[in-house]
Amino acid sequence: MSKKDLQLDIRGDHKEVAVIRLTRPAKRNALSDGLILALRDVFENLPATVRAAVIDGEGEHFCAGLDLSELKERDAGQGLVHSRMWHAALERVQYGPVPVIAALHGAVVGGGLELASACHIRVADDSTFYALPEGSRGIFVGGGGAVRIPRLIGAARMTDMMLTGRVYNAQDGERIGLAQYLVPQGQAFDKAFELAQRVAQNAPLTNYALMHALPRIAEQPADQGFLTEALMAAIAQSAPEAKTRVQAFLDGRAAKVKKA
Ligand SMILES: COc1cc(/C=C/C(=O)SCCNC(=O)CCNC(=O)[C@H](O)C(C)(C)COP(=O)(O)OP(=O)(O)OC[C@H]2O[C@@H](n3cnc4c(N)ncnc43)[C@H](O)[C@@H]2OP(=O)(O)O)ccc1O
Repeated sequence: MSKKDLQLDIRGDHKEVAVIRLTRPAKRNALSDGLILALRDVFENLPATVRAAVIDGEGEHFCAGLDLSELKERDAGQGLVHSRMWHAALERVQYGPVPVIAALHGAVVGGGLELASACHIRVADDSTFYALPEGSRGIFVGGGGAVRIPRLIGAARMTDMMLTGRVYNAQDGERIGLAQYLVPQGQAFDKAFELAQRVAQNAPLTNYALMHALPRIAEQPADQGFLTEALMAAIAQSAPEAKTRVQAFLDGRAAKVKKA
């Protein structure tokens, strides 16, 4: 991978937002092995000041999925290793140090949708389209998409996408839960950055609990889920930062919740 295939930029007054950009526009940000490893490394080495991240893609498309030119030579053993490498990288995104907001535009396809689905919030612009062309390429998802995507849109919709090659446009993608925010073309990054700055102001422990406990609670039987929730609630509310923040509200020094 050329160093230029992934860029990291630390922004904000307190260097609190990491902007991570796929910069392989000539190949529609297709995920080469080098790019996947660089993604993993960047999430493992974020500066301590960073409290939230935005990931986007340079050029006309967010990401065209796996770099198909690298797939040709792989046997089954290498395929298994590759898939586990991709799992490790996307686990660093989902269970890394900070919440990650995907700014989507153009193609969000195959592995690109797997990457987006590992992020915590997805912002799409009007040009966005989503597809899983693995079926027609004779392959399968390999980055955890078989686990994460049905949890976003349901197994029936994912099955249809993979079997028929169905493409969802930006509006339908938002409707079925692939994105939480839909903005006019060209505005996804700005919206994602604004959200990242807001997320960065939360107590880090709250963000951490949300990222790490919530997906697990969703998978647990109710009695275990209630217990995990109670433990997280106990840890969070006993932290000094929670006491300071709650007192600020009680003293009238913190913002009220405003009607949308
Ligand atoms: C099996 O184990 C796995 C699997 C996986 C994950 C699998 C997947 O991601 S499958 C999906 C793969 N992606 C696709 O099938 C999409 C292919 N691309 C397109 O359909 C289009 O390029 C587009 C994204 C809609 C953009 O169209 P356009 O703007 O017209 O650009 P093009 O002219 O088509 O492309 C320009 C340039 O980029 C090259 N390119 C595009 N996509 C890819 C790609 N996915 N891989 C490699 N190269 C790509 C294209 O060939 C052109 O190159 P030139 O040299 O001709 O300029 C995960 C983990 C596992 O273990």
